[in-house]
Amino acid sequence: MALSISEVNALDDAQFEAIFGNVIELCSDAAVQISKKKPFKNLADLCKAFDQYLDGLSKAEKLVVLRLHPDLAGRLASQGELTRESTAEQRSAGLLDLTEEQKSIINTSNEAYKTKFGFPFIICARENKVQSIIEGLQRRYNSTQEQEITVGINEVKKICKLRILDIVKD
Ligand SMILES: NC(=O)N[C@H]1NC(=O)NC1=O
Repeated sequence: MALSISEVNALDDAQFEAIFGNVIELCSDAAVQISKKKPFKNLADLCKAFDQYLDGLSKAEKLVVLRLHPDLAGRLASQGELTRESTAEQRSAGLLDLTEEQKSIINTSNEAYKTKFGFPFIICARENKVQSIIEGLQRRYNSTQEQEITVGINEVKKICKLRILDIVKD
């Protein structure tokens, strides 16, 4: 799909929600709210609306958004139950093709991270590879929860932007 910004602006709310409902993982509320902001001047303006939606959330709402994300290389991935977008992203980072040793390091680090912070480790998989993901998991474990909420939401913004670029042409 490659819609122009005028085609995006011509969508009704239901169509907009159907097309943009998963640019933030499983968070169709974002598309519902952002559809009301049509028309958008250009692609950057549309991306900015999603960033502003995320920035405008309370801490509790940010936690909900972070918790909507699947683990990297986790149970849903091994059962083939990720969303279409997440499957493609995890594949591009090499996460669907791990050695048993890498899988075990990532799973153990993911569990430790979730126990400490109360939400899954989130990183834009399309901008990373297995090694940088393992390093990120181990490094970010040492942060505070406040820092990880900020970093996690920033990663959600990167994932969101790349998903929008798959839908809308500049
Ligand atoms: N946990 C996590 O980072 N998940 C996400 N990252 C990404 O690029 N796609 C996802 O589903």
